[in-house]
Amino acid sequence: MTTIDHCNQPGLRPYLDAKQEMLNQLDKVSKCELVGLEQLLNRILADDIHSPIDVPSFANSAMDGYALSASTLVADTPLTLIGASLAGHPFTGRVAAGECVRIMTGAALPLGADSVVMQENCHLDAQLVSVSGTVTSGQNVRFPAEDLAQGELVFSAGTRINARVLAVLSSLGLEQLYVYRPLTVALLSTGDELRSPGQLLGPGDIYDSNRIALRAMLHSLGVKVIDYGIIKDQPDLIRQALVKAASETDAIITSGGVSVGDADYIKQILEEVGRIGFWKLAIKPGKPFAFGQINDCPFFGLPGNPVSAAVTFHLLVRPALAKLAGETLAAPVTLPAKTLMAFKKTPGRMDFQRAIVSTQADGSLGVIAAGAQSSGVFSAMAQANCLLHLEQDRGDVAEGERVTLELIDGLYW
Ligand SMILES: Nc1nc2c(c(=O)[nH]1)N[C@H]1C(S)=C(S)[C@@H](COP(=O)(O)OP(=O)(O)OC[C@H]3O[C@@H](n4cnc5c(N)ncnc54)[C@H](O)[C@@H]3O)O[C@H]1N2
Ligand code: MOO
Repeated sequence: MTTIDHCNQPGLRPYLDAKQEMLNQLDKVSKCELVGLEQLLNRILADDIHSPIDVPSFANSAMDGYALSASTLVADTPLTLIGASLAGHPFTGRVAAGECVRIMTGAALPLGADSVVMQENCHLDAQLVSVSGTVTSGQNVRFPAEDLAQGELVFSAGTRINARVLAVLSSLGLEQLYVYRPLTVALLSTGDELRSPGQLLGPGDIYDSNRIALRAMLHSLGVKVIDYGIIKDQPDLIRQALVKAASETDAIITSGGVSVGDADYIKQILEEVGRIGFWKLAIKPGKPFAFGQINDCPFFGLPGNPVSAAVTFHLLVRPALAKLAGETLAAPVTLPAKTLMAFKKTPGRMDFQRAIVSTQADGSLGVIAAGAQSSGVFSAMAQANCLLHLEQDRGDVAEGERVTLELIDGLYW
């Protein structure tokens, strides 16, 4: 049985439509700059990267053992050890039939050798090496260009440089690259009730957690944040802050004041000093999210409820920032899972419920709620490792139903 949700007015904009409309209105703003390897973490590549070299650039051993020519090996005939090849110290001679060379992992394969036998399968006695088992040509050899060939496209422009990408760039010997300038984003909270952590709370006051959470998410994404702090619910102050922010930054993110309350001024001010792209989406949490522009500066008005602010940042602001920054963002990966309990869901809005997924004894994924699903309960957001994606028109979810989820562990938040 589903109940009527009076918050689900008709005419709310479906999530994917709104997201696409928003992305269509945004262009890359970032210029590129040449940056040294040490500073590349979390930056976005401005150029395609083609490998300047073969990786590896020479045939080398994947094991510690003995290098030999498999085709000339004679059963039960020991090989004469004629030298050693160590990483960084190649053997300069040639391996002939009946000979072998001691070789270490990563060392160059000597001329004449085509395979390596790991030392556990060899017996050394007075410079004679007996090999047990069969040996095939190419065994335990890492061939030139096996990883990357010279000229091959390694990363496309738009790739975010994480530690793994950085490792590959380093392995190519690249020390400076063109990347996009980091975005500068204005961040502000609105609300008379808000105090910064560390301040005393008066009656009806709460701590401003949205700005702290959003700032942390932005920093994780490599965005420069200009923190405009807490702005009181006074239209003049909000207007001033927004106009100033629009002249100083690449995008503006606010939280609070986007709904229909007597002190919710964001939408009205956005209409005065800029233009509204859309307001109110068929999503839960995050219904009153507002998107617009002030003098070409994109504006994202996040709802004040802390879960709504975090979830709309992820669903809408994150892809928008990627577009502005020149980053190619893959579509979110979703996984099927079985519910281990029932979930309440009212038709009308696409619901992103905070949940915990775990692997069950039979290897399948099982999911439970991370706690209460109210948009004010941020502790459940902090406990969650995934968001359940519950379609707009569906109702309650029964225990044992198959649902779709998006992992959020390990993301920027
Ligand atoms: N009559 C209606 N009322 C509401 C509707 C509606 O459609 N009709 N929508 C509800 C929904 S859904 C949401 S979400 C909220 C969003 O409201 P606002 O964006 O105007 O946010 P505020 O009213 O300013 O604050 C809501 C809530 O969040 C707390 N808050 C605000 N800022 C922060 C912050 N920086 N850190 C932590 N907590 C914050 C604030 O104290 C309120 O409790 O509107 C519903 N109402
Ligand atoms: O959409 Mo509000 O974010 O449900 O609480």
